[in-house]
Amino acid sequence: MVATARSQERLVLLREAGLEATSCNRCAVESADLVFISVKPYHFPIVARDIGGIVAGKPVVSVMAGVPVSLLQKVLKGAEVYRAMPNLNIRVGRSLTALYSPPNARHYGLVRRALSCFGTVYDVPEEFIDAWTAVAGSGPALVAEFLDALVLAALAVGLPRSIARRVAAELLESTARYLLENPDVHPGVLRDEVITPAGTTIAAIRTLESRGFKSAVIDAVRDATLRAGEIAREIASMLDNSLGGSD
Ligand SMILES: NC(=O)C1=CN([C@@H]2O[C@H](COP(=O)(O)OP(=O)(O)OC[C@H]3O[C@@H](n4cnc5c(N)ncnc54)[C@H](O)[C@@H]3O)[C@@H](O)[C@H]2O)C=CC1
Ligand SMILES: O=C(O)[C@@H]1CCC=N1
Repeated sequence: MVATARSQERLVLLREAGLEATSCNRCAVESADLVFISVKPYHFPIVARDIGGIVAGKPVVSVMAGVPVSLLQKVLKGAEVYRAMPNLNIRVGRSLTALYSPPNARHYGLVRRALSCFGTVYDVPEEFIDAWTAVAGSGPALVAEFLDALVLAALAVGLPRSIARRVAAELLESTARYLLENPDVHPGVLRDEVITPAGTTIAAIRTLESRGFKSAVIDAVRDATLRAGEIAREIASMLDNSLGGSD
């Protein structure tokens, strides 16, 4: 496996992780059977200039948020272009990865096997990738925000710092595990099971409702999805400028 990066610092890190590393995208792609593009979207025009002409016939998987296959195909001439959207839980082997494959994908098995090394792969149409990006790609950050809020809340009501963080993380994990093991139980049913009339839980739920908690989450995910569309337009314009709108 050959990884590329621009900075010396990153190249050193990649080598320390046991990978062959080079700053030459072209060299890495020339000898590759499978190519992953995992730069930030606004770095893609530079990568496209490096490899756009030498990827014909190769499977190329982009994990870049927002950038659609139509745009990728335009500049990665003749490549079999896939889009994948993993998430940071890849670090514990539990990425939730969306995979869009082109029609009649010849390298589908290879691509799916590679992505399966990092977690669960879901085949989805491309029209769902931006929404997936907002929910599952950005999701670890949203969950981390909630967890952080819960830790602060625990400290505010006097739980010791030494256990607040662990309790918050285990709470999220155990609640999620119950719902995963019991797919017929709607989260609203679980919530109602916890609530004692005139008890503590309803006091908390009432505050969340009055502050628009659910509405904020829904709007946040919608905004992330819309942002993916904006990124697509920004990258299209960058490619038009840097490659002269080549077809
Ligand atoms: N961070 C996340 O949780 C997720 C990120 N993504 C997508 O993955 C992509 C990368 O994101 P991160 O890993 O967070 O960014 P990052 O900045 O950590 O990694 C990007 C890497 O690209 C390298 N790079 C930049 N320009 C290059 C060039 N011209 N040639 C070769 N290498 C170059 C950099 O050295 C760096 O190692 C983005 O497009 C993002 O949308 C997708 C899912 C989750
Ligand atoms: O924030 C981003 O744009 C990327 C895509 C999903 C997670 N990180």
